[in-house]
Amino acid sequence: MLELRNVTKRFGDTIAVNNVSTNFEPGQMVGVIGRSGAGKSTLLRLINRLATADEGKITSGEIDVRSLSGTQLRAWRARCAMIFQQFNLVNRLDVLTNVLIGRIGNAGTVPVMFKHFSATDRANAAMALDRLDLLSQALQRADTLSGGQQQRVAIARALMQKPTIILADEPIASLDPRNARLVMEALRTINQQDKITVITNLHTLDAARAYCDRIIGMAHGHVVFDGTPDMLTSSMIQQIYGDEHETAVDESLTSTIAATGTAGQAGKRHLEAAH
Ligand SMILES: Nc1ncnc2c1ncn2[C@@H]1O[C@H](COP(=O)(O)OP(=O)(O)OP(=O)(O)O)[C@@H](O)[C@H]1O
Repeated sequence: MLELRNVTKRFGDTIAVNNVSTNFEPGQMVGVIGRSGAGKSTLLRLINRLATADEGKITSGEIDVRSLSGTQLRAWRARCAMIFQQFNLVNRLDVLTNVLIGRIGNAGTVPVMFKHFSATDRANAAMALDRLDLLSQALQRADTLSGGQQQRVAIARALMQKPTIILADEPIASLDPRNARLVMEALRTINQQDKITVITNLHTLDAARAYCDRIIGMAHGHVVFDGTPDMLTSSMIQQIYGDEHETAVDESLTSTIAATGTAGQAGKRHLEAAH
């Protein structure tokens, strides 16, 4: 179990994450919601140590995340694969090589630089792409793919790290509704089939409601809501998204994912069949 105890992170006078305590049980799919600047990205970055907490404790079993360095820190980052809004693929490399880059944490940088991958790694990368319905694009340059396809390549790359946790920082913020659905369904299917904990920041309430078992609402660095989607009442939504000038939050403004369509279901079925 991943545990955060009284975790605080400051940037100058800004308290990005303010005295947050929470636990993440293995295998949960958790959506983190809140206004821009609420502290969602910082929370994820503290977990995989792209940022270091100023105060508090982050632990996973015996691992004290704040005190990790060197090889142990690299191993922890491999365990907590990160997915970003802008995909972070190497555009000029083909899709398969981009997925194999996920092995850096385990294989080291040199074999990856010279594209010296084992047959097992190549087979695993091809299988990961097949699960994400992208095998036929394996030899294309990454920048020839659509945004949604690139994000699914990023998920395949994350799977190569054999993570126990996937941290997704606004994974669908740059995508149209159809691609957003495919990406969220891919994350959900991997969460359910592989029992990988998924913690994902989401701008949209409907995505959090549709795909997550648990929703954490942040405001001004604090956790102001932590519960199941059905516990998210309109007064809670107001507390998470509202500010002192607003009387009511228009929930439709926090929505980009339209009603589930056939394309999304097809993507999910493919993932399930390929597993
Ligand atoms: N590297 C940094 N340097 C200075 N301030 C930062 C840094 N990272 C975050 N902040 C500040 O910390 C606060 C929380 O930022 P964070 O990015 O975690 O919020 P967020 O909820 O993820 O917002 P968004 O949805 O816009 O990404 C903001 O006020 C932000 O300006």
